[in-house]
This record gives sequence, structure tokens and C-alpha cells, in this order.
Amino acid sequence: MKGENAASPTRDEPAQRTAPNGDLAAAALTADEFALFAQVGRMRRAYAGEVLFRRGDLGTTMYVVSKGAVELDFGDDLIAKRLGPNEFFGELGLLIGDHARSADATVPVDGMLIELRAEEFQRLVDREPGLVSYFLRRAIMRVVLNEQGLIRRLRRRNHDLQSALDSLRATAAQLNQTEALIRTDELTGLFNRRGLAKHLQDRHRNGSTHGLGLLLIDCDRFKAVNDDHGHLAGDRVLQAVAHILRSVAGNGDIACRLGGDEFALLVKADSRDDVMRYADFIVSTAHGLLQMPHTTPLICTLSLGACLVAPDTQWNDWYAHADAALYRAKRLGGNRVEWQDDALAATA
Ligand SMILES: Nc1nc2c(ncn2[C@@H]2O[C@H](COP(=O)(O)OP(=O)(O)OP(=O)(O)O)[C@@H](O)[C@H]2O)c(=O)[nH]1
Repeated sequence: MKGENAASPTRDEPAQRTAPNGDLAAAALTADEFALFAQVGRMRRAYAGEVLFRRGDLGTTMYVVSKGAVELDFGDDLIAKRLGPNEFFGELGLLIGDHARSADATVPVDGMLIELRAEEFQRLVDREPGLVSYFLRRAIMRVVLNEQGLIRRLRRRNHDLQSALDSLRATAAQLNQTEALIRTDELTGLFNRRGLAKHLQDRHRNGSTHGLGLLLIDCDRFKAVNDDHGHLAGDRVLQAVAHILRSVAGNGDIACRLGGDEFALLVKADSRDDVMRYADFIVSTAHGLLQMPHTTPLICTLSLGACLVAPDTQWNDWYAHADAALYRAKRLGGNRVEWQDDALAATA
């Protein structure tokens, strides 16, 4: 019949053009394709545990599952596929020739496979060019879709990696910030003992303990500031002392609050005069502030102990020297600078 003829397939236009699930990129052959592939290809048994090929193997054979199943493992974190009856794989080996396989193909259960090599495929092309052209379009579409999926996955992974990197950077920045906070005295912003210890550790590691002077600075009768004007006024006095030390500390010098009303300043110095210049500046600046008329004290008088540092000794030795001088300054009534020479015994 005319109508039937119009609808009926020609040799070049197979009736069942779409794959069984309607997906152009499906891995399954249409019934017509399967029948033809079965005629031209070689049907053979597949045994559970059999390895058809490994990833990277060069191969030119295409396979169609007739019965049973085949598992494709693409490695890494790519999703493995299990192919069932009518589904085909390995077609790139056939079409490109000596194509490196992109998956391990193994047989999980006994079954039947159709194998198709280049010469058999050529016979297929000669017999059914229309059907083969449709099959090729689907095979190409499948490759393209797989590529697109892979690109999408790589983009996603790239994006995930970027986010992980960003959060790592943020964490590192937070860590640096936290480390800086741990080494800083909250009230004055100077280094605290931990900061000083780290600084000394670095100096010893770098061998840069030569040419240093140490000043210990202690507020005089500071308790009275707290008692007479309140704790906040006391805090402001401590901040003022810190401000003076920060302003006099040069590059590589370190100002530190040791605790309570006691401060330390480690400076570059080759002589007593070098150290005393710092000491005089601190004392005279404090005096200047004391002259300013104010209802609450801006500062109090300061006692200082100063010394040069022996490079091959440790912080405890440096501190003991400067502290001996500070002790003398206090004993003499405060508001002064005392110097400590190398020999500690002379001050005892
Ligand atoms: N406002 C304030 N006071 C503090 C802080 N830390 C310690 N103090 C006080 O500092 C005072 C130090 O007192 P002392 O060690 O007796 O020193 P002083 O009164 O200066 O006595 P001399 O050093 O002998 O002149 C104590 O009363 C502490 O409570 C702080 O962060 N803020």
C-alpha cells in the first residue's frame, strides 16, 4: 500500500531509528542494528571474571553484549558502568584503530558477546550504509556527551579545588592573625612575654644577638595611680608608657610588656651611650607628660635599669643584669636610670 510504503523503511532509512530508550546517545543497539551486527560479527561466549581489555590497551575490536553483562571501570573517581544486553562498547577502537582503551572491561557473569573487527564493520557498511550512518551518529553523539560530562566534572572539580584553596588561604590568614594576637599584649599592643620569647628564639637562630642593649622599665608607685584614680586611669598610664617605648623603638628593636607595670626594650646598641640615649629619651618624655596639667595622671615617673647584652649568653642573663640596675634605681627612690656593667658581682 502507498501509505505503508511511505512509512515503511528503505534500506538506507531503517524503521527503528531511535535507540530503545529514545536516547540518541544510548549505548544500546536498535533491534535492526543488533540483528545485523549479529549476522556480520562473531558471537562468542564470555566467562565470569574474564578481562576483555585493560585501560590503556590498544584495541581495534568493538563489542556488543548479547547475554549477561560487562563492567566498564574508568578508574579514578569516575563512575563505573554496567552494560547489559544490546549495549555496545569499544567502538572507538574499531573506528579510530589502535585506540587506547579508556576503561577496564570485565565480565561479571557468564554471557554472550558479539565481537566486531574492522573488516567485519566494513562489510556492514557495504550492506547497510544507512543503518551504519545512524549508528555512527549515535556513537559520535555518545562520545561528545561523555566529553561534555567530563568537562563539566573537571570544571566542578576545579571550582571545588579553588574553593578549598580559598578557604585554606582564609584559614592561614586567620592563623597568622591568631598567632599575632597570641604574641601581643592586649592593653598596650606591645609584644607580650610570648612575643618576646619568639623574637629571642629567632635572634638566636639567626645568630643576631650581637650589638644589643636591654632596658627594663618599671612604673613608680603605680599601685597608687590605680588606688587614687581608678583602674582605667592606671590602664591609660600603661598605654602611655607603651606609646613612648613604641615611638623610640627603631627597626629591629623590640618593645615588650613583661607584665603588670614592667616593660622591656631590646635595642641595637654598641656602647653604653647608645643605650643611655634611649633611656634618657624615655625618662625625659615621661617628665614632659608629667608637666601637662590634667585631672587624672597621663603617666607616672619611671625607673630604668640598662645594660649591654653579652651575645653568647641567654635572656635570663640579660634580664638579671638589667634587673640589678633597675633594683638599684628603685632603691634610690625611682625616677631615674641606673646602668649595669658586665660584672654582676659588683652590684651585689
Ligand atoms: N590598671 C592596671 N593595673 C595593673 C595592671 N596589671 C597590674 N596592675 C597593677 O599594678 C600594680 C603594681 O604594683 P606594684 O608591683 O606594687 O608596683 P608599684 O606600685 O609601682 O610599686 P613600685 O614599683 O615599688 O614603685 C598592682 O597594684 C597591680 O594590680 C593592668 O593591666 N592595669
